[in-house]
Amino acid sequence: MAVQISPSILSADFSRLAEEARAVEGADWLHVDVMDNHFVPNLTLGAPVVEALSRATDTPLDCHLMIEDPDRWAAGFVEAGAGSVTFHAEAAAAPVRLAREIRAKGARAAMALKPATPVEPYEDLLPELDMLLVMTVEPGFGGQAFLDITLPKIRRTRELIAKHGLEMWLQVDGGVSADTIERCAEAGADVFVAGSAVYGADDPAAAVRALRRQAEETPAGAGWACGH
Ligand SMILES: O=C(CO)[C@H](O)[C@H](O)COP(=O)(O)O
Ligand SMILES: [Co+2]
Repeated sequence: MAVQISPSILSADFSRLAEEARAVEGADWLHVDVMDNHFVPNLTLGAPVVEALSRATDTPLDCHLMIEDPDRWAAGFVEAGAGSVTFHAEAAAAPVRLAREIRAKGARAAMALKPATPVEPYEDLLPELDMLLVMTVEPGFGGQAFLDITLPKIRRTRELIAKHGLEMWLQVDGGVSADTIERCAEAGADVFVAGSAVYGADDPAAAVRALRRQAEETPAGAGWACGH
């Protein structure tokens, strides 16, 4: 499992979006939170801003769609330049068809689970996905406290990925910081979204490097490989 860091632009200064996108040089992805004030009680940005971001940075865009009816909107985010598009399991009407459409359009397809949504009902669907996102806060806002209750689900997801011999990535998003990243890495996550921990730092690029080092130095899968 290679560690990847995906800083969330949600915690950046929106009046300087292009500059902020370039301030995390060295990050693997730039995480873009799309919220529609229906699926979550917050409203952020849409495909035109994703298109502008894709022109502002060479870092690939990791679009996290917290919207209703992703079946209708996801393809537009691939066309806007997203390298990865994540839809929520709770919102998708036809997740298999949607994942196939995202892949056919040339992006990585990912599915997200809110903290109370179990992974088990989706076991047979995992081969259709390039990444599963386990939310470690309730989606909707940056800067929330990490929910430890999500750790067992991260472990179970990693076990399912191993059981099926899949190459898919396991992302965590919400409250990931120097205080919590080791718990996530131990549980089996390999892609780490961090908003306030990166953009709240004096040097965002240095914060990305520090988080990466911490995750890489955590014994990979220490919390799941031995069956705990
Ligand atoms: O999807 C999200 C919120 O719904 C954000 O990606 C997440 O909250 C990142 O911010 P922070 O690291 O500050 O929690
Ligand atoms: Co997000």
